[in-house]
Amino acid sequence: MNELFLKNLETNNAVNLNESQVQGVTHKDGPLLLLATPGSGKTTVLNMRIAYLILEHNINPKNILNLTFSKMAAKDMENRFEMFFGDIIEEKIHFSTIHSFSYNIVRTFYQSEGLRYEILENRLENKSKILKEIFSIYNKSIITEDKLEELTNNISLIKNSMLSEGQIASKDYGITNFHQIYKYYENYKENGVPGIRLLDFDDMLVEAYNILNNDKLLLKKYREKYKYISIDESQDTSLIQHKIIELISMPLGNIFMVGDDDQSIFGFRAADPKYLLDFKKTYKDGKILKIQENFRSSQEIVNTANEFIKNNFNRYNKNMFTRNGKYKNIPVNGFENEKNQVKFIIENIKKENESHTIAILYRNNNSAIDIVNILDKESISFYIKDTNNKFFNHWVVDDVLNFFRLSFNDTKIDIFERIYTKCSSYVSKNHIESIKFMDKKVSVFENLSSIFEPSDYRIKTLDDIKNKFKKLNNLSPSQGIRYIREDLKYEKNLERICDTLGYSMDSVQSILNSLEMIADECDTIVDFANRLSYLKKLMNESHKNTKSNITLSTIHSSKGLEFDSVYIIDLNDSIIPSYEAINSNNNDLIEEERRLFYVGITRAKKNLYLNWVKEKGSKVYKKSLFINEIEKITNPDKYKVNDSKDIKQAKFGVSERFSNTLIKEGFIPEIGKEVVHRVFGEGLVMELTDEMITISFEKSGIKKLSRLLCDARNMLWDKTS
Ligand SMILES: Nc1ncnc2c1ncn2[C@@H]1O[C@H](COP(=O)(O)OP(=O)(O)OP(=O)(O)O)[C@@H](O)[C@H]1O
Repeated sequence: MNELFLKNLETNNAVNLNESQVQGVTHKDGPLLLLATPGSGKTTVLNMRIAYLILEHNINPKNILNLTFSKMAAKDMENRFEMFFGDIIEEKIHFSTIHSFSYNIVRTFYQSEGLRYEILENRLENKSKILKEIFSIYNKSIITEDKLEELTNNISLIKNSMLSEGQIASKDYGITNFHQIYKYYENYKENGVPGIRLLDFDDMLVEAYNILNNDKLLLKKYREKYKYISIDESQDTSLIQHKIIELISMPLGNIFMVGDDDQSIFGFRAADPKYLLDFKKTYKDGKILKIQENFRSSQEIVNTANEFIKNNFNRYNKNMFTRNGKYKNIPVNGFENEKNQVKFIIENIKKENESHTIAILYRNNNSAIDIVNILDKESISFYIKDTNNKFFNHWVVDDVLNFFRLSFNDTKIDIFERIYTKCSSYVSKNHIESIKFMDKKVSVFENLSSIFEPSDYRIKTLDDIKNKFKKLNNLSPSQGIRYIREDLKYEKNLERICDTLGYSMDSVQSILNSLEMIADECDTIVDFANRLSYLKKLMNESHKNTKSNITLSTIHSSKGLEFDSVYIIDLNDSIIPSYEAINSNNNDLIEEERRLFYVGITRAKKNLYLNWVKEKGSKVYKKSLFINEIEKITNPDKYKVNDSKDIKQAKFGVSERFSNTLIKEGFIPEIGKEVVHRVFGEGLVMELTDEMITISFEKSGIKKLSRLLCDARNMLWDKTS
């Protein structure tokens, strides 16, 4: 029976499944976790298996619940299924996100109980608006866009990770009065609009979970309906989503979970590979099937990526391999600056075969700006996967334009009011207020000078700034930005602002660098402002260019995609791994960053270019420690002698300051050092703090031990001693 099905598959769809793919496709009952390495055809297997249930076992498609992570992925799955089986399976197979499935549960319940609810995001007074208001009630200030995002993410994390009240209360969220804001927000949704329960996106999950737990009849209905459940991209599923799936799938346990713990990159949305690692704890008779053959990439890429990801500890052990041929080595390019990096990529792209699909991938959306600027100048069309206008709407861009505006006309008090704290003018809000009623045709600097005593030091400063603004008016746009940054002391003031408001100075500087690059070929300030508006429009519209063979995307959004050539840019420490991960002392964050890098490199079929820059603006950057790890694999000779300690330390995100505490006389534990423990045997030191040492033991896994006890009992020593 199976053979006939598979033979038909082969003839009708030209798909020749390998042995483990066949095992996946023909799995019928019971829990199965299909652990798939990148490019191993997991989506293909998932689709074929649905067809197998329908065609071979006469399962009604209505009894199969197909879940995936995002709307886009659900649509893509539907299209792929239609392409393969559209002419033999009449019924449309529906793929849905876990959110929309949860919404279905909530709607059914509320309707049957005659209760009213509204989705907060659909209301005029939406989630952002409400949170902004609550923030200003508690903090008497306006929340910045970045902070609002942080606040929203934290609320989402709480729901998705199912944190208890105690856990919420004990955590510092880095937002002033977070706990009060959170409580107020939750209360507002319940009681703010009489007779209507307001639900935000994540409440949908919490409500669905609670409803299923409390309404046994409804739960029974769902269980009877969905006898088979398949979940794609399960590494991106949060705890509450896993719990909902678990509830529906019991007691039959016909759950087909497909995922790759090594591609779990949405920790900030509460996805955690831990849930996949716990599969057998949740589903006692669950089976794990690995599909590890990569059909996508060259041998060089597969072998390198396979070794690279083994630097992570929290993972299922897998061995990705390919029968594809060798193609090309993986070049690593370091550039003096961002400009040279962009130039190199564009020149290379021009030489590529026209039928090649090409991706330029980056960690941060802002990295796309320089590329877009040059691609447009070269009249090369491109497609952008995920645009956001954060760059063009950023306050730094506004500031720079305001500096220029004031240089045209220094009588504009409304403009000066927006930048007076950013150019070391030494005037206060009160001073500004007091000149608002003065002659509007007179320079703001002169009006300000007139309110001080003749001997006041500020008169000289104001005169100085006035002259600088005059000079600014005669400079070209790119010289002007440099002048604003240095001579008008904007950058110096930014440091203080970033410090107080919690912005990252690195990202602010990179915006200024991009502005300089855009300004480079503009003759006048008007040209520069027009160029900015034009680029904004271009980027907004480029998601329509789906036919272009060049894709620009963040690494996050490139998941699931493949290209002949992949250029990953800005591979620097502080970018990937992020500054937060490097300085966090938290190995989980570094591991997530490593997974992100892994997702990026496994998108390439033939050519993979790894690029980093030595300087951004005036700041020197280090190449990403992940590039070091890659070079260690591709060029082991270079690393034999000098197995740099700092690579290992950075790898685990732990600073050097802990490495001098003694455990055993003469023995200094270090990150990455091989050690022997009297009870647990051989292992590798992963983390060190003043009190604790975390070791990954060969036989007994990862353990966090007290340094004091190890020391007092002589439990630990260097393996080589
Ligand atoms: N048995 C097979 N023989 C040849 N090619 C295959 C086979 N199975 C899958 N492929 C091809 O391999 C490529 C990768 O497949 P797919 O996109 O399904 O992988 P994936 O596991 O979802 O990858 P990723 O996790 O990296 O997104 C696709 O081009 C697919 O057509």
